[in-house]
Amino acid sequence: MTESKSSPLTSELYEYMIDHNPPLDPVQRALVETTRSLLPESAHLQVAEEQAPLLAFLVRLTGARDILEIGTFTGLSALSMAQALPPGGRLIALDISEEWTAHAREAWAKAGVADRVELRLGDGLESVRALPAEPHLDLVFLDADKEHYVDYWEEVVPRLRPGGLIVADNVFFHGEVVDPGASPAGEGVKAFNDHVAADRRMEAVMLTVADGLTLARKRND
Ligand SMILES: C[S@@+](CC[C@H](N)C(=O)[O-])C[C@H]1O[C@@H](n2cnc3c(N)ncnc32)[C@H](O)[C@@H]1O
Repeated sequence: MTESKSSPLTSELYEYMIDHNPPLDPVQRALVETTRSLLPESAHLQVAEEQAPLLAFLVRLTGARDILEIGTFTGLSALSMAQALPPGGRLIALDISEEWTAHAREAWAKAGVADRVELRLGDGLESVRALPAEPHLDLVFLDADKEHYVDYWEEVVPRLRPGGLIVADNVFFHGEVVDPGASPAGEGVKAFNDHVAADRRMEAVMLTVADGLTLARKRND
């Protein structure tokens, strides 16, 4: 068995990491707090706090101008990526819940990025299939229904520009990916991880960020 060199993430170490990352801005912080107070049952769906600056970093690093987000919830990940877009850049956000994304719309407006974000409500897979078929996306953040991660991947890869990036969240699915009795969502993520690892069109690395995060670049060679 390969030995891990990862330091166990104690609460103290986690706080230390948060303290040494770019802090959430006031709109982002308020969104985290509103989500926790108004939606206590569902707040766990929100991306981890450290993922907001990471996503912004990836947008700036790649210079992404055309971003697709699949799974928006109350809008923290989209907010963070939209704030990092260059002038003229845009983000299409997909979700099925009008109720949850109402909070997202409010936060985007408060942060002054509503003009660069387009929310499309409905089934995510149908919405992706309705996008132009040719390569036009620079970055895709995949964070919706886990049972369909492989289907999303298959729709998104051909629409990604060469060199484009897919960021997939929850690739550990709370540890279920190594559990023989995984839930349907856990099985969906397991199938996704195997699918990604075998896909020669992409170069992918799986990282121990929050609940597991895969970064995959479309080969241009
Ligand atoms: C983990 S949350 C997304 C968290 C979000 N990225 C954030 O920053 O807080 C997953 C989202 O996927 C959405 N979702 C679930 N099934 C969906 C579907 N079939 N089509 C589109 N969205 C879906 C849910 O409504 C939920 O808001």
